[in-house]
Amino acid sequence: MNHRFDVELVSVTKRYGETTAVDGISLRIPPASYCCLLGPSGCGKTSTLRMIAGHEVVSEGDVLIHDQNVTDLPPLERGTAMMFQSYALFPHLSCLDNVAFSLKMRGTAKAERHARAREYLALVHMEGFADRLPAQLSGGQQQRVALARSLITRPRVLLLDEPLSALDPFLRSRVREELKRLQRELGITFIHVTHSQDEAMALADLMVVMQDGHIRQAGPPREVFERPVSAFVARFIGGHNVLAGPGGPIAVRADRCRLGAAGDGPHLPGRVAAVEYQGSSVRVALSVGEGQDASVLVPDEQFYAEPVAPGDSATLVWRERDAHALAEMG
Ligand SMILES: Nc1ncnc2c1ncn2[C@@H]1O[C@H](COP(=O)(O)OP(=O)(O)OP(=O)(O)O)[C@@H](O)[C@H]1O
Repeated sequence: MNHRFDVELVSVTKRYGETTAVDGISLRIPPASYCCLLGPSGCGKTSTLRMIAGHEVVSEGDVLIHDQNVTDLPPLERGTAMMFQSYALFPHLSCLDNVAFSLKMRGTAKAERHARAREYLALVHMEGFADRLPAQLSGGQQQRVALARSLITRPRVLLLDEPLSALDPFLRSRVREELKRLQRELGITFIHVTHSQDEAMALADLMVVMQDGHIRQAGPPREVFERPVSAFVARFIGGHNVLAGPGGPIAVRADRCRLGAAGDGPHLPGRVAAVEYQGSSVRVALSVGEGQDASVLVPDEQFYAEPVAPGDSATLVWRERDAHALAEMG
C-alpha cells in the first residue's frame, strides 16, 4: 500500500446558504476500512458522503483520496462509487444489463462487459438471476444487484447512503453480513452512512459519531462503546446510563449495573418505571435521584428469580470501576 489513508478530510465545511451542515470536520480513514458515519437526522452525514463523492461542492477544506487532493475533481475522476438508499435499478433492463450499464457508458464492447457483469453478479451470489428484470427480484436481491452495479467500476472507495434502511430486519442482517464480507474480500474502503447504532457497531472498523455538523467521537466501535467521551455519545450509542456524579456527569453501562441492596459502593435509590422483556435479558427502567432515568439489563434467569414490577422501589447499584467521567452533560 503506497498511500497512508484511503480518505482524508481536512477541516471540511459545507454550507447551504445560511445553514452550516458540516462544520470543519477532519477525519483520516486508513486503507481498507469499513467506516460508518453515525448520527441523528440532520447531523451532516449525507452531506459529508456527498462531498467525498463530489456530488456536493466543498465550502471550505480539502478532501483527499489515496493521499491525492480531489476537492476540485468531478465525481467520475475520484475513483468513488455511490450506492443510494433507493437503489433504483433500471426497471426495463435485466440484472446483467443493469450491472453492465456503466461499462456500456464507457464504451466497453458487449462481450467483455457481459463477462465482467457476470463476474460481479457471482461476487454477490446473483449469477443465477442475470436475465431477470428488477421487478422479478426481492428487495434483498435488488440490493445485491445494485451493489454489483456499484462495484463493477472497481472503485477505490464505495460510498453507501443508508443502504439497509429499505430492508426488513431479517434481510437487513443478511445483507449486512454480505457487505462486510465484500469489503473484506475486495480490500477497499466502504463508507456507510447510518442512523442505526447496531448497524454501525456490527460493521465498522472505524465508527464516526456526528452531531450538529461536528465529529464528536471517532474510533473502533468497542472503544467508543467502552469510553464514550460525552453524554451525547453515551446516550446516542445506547446501552449506557448517564448520571450526575459529584464531580460531573458519568456514564455506566446498563449491563454493568444491578438492582440491589446498597453496599459501600455507589448507588442511587429509585423506583421501577417499566419492565421490558428482551429475551436473554430484561430491561428494568428506573427513576432515580432527582428526575433522572436509568436502566438495568438483568440476565433473564436472575430477573425471574427476583422479579420486580413497575412502582416497586429499587436501588441502582454499580461498581466504581465501571463508571467513567464524561466531558459534558450535553
Ligand atoms: N440542499 C440543501 N439545501 C439546504 N440545506 C440542506 C441541503 N441539504 C441538507 N441541508 C441541511 O443540512 C443539514 C445536514 O443535512 P444532511 O442531509 O447532511 O444530514 P444527515 O445527517 O444525512 O440527515 P438524515 O439522517 O436525515 O439523512 C440539515 O440541517 C439539512 O436540512
